[in-house]
Amino acid sequence: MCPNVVIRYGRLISPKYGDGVSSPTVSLTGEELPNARLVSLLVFGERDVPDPQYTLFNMQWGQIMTHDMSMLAGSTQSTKHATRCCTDDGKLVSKSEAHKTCYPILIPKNDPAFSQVQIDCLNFVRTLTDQDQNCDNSHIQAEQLTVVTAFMDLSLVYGNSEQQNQPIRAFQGGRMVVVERDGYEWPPQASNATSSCEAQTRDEICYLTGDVRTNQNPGLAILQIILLREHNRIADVLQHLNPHWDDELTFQEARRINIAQYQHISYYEWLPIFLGTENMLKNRLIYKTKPGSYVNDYDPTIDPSVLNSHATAAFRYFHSQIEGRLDLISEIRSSTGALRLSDWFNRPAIIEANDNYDSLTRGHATQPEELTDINFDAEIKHFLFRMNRPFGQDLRAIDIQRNRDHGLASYNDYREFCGLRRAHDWNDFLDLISPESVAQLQSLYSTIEDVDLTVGGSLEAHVEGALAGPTFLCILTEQFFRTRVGDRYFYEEGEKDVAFSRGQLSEIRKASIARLICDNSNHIQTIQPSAFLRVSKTNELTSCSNIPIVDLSQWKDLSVPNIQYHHYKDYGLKK
Ligand code: HEM
Repeated sequence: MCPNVVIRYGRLISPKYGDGVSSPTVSLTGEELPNARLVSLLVFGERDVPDPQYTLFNMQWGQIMTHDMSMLAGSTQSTKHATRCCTDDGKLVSKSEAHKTCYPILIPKNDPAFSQVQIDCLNFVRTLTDQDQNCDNSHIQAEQLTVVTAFMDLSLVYGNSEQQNQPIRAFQGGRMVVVERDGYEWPPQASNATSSCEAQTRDEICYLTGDVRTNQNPGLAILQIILLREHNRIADVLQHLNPHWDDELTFQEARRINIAQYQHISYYEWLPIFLGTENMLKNRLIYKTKPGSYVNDYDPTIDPSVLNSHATAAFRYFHSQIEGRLDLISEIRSSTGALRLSDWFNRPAIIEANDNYDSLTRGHATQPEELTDINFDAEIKHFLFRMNRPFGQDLRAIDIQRNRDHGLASYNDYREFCGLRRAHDWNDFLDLISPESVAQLQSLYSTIEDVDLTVGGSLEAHVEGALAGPTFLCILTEQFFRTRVGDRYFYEEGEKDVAFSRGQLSEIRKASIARLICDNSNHIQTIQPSAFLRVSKTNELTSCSNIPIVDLSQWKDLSVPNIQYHHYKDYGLKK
């Protein structure tokens, strides 16, 4: 048995560990693979290319979904890891002294950033696996563990267990705990602000939510606040409609509605941008339905685990969309300033300063995200979690190193798995990858079989109508099929024990990111109807009163006790 709330990632193709069991992948030649930072520098650019269509909220919603679905075990994410593979001044800790989970990223000579400050080593700690923990040992090859529920169940808002939920639930009126400042509601204070955040004192703002990554960047924290406020907004309306409901019923129903709206926005408003509407329809990820009709596609034989290739490679491609400059935008949509992302990692207090909560929200709905391409913003390529230092970490190098840590099968293996032609020489990659990129790969890797999935998949030309090439699109499509079909509580399901009424379902289908923003900002009055899309002639700013509302009167006096709620124990946390 693994410890509580821990589950293995799923696999599409068996891992390719260096030793066949658990050590990081090496080249077919037996040598080390090319240095991850070098690959990040030479294969991926850092040009700032604004996306012509999509807003920064498009990127930010993706991080929310990611955090809902997986979190690698043993990682501290943005805060300093207790395991030191490099000294604080960036020197390698000797093998004999280093912990066995150390797998540091070494800095190549003449590095454009880190050489300036004599940093030779970036800390990197391996993900814990079933072999490190007391899990059953039926698996011969190590499998990494994830510590959040795989389902899209807003675990980042509610936590992953009763134990995590208890301190953030108010147990009154069905509400979640909030603290009031300046007349607005904010998440409660984390008890360990100086370790969870870059806080100097315990009183400095540092949020406690269902997910420890909440404070990582301002856009993320804002969406966490929006989803938290949405829960309480729904709970208040339900209490008003049904004063006889107790706290438990109100809480469970508000949570169910919040999750349903979020699933609807994710599948019908957000995922089509990434996976393409036609592709989603064809693969039964979404349906053309009448407003109140159900989709009964739950399949208990489908494993809803998060695929290692999805979380460690494919979904991380969208790190390319991150923008290093966060615009502050007024109600008339003029700029009032901007924040540098690396100044505000893990420092959420900035959100509550001045009018920033609204200004940053408008900014995310107005400014473009970075184009989804081979460029990764310098703020995450050299300055990730910089804190007060001149340089920080490199997220692209981390992604590549993590691919090897998890022993993912090669890009070529996944091409074949996804029904593409298996490459036999470098030229065979030219069907999907540009000649310049193939030349770069050839100069770095010893053989075509060595090219990491994270690297090869990120270089492919996109499938028309989607934001990824065919290999990543195949993995992402498989994941989001499993995520819905493997979830008995998916909001479109019509099974009587779990279903919304038809009237309720047709209301849920009116949910939108624009409505969430209108209802949960401090005083935003206008928004474009599709807030993942930039303002345009076909998506003009309009009054919030014109954005469709999910009418909760459908929940009045409902005989809810027949409904089975999705409790933590149902979350399929396989032991
Ligand atoms: C400012 C925005 C973001 C920052 C700073 C950020 C940073 C990070 C960091 C530090 C990790 C852990 C890396 C590791 O140790 O292996 C991570 C993991 C990950 N990120 Fe991001 N990320 C951002 C946005 C996104 C977006 C937009 C997506 C996708 C749409 C995404 C997808 C992922 C995934 C799938 C993982 C792995 C999750 C797991 O299983 O643990 N991230 N990110």
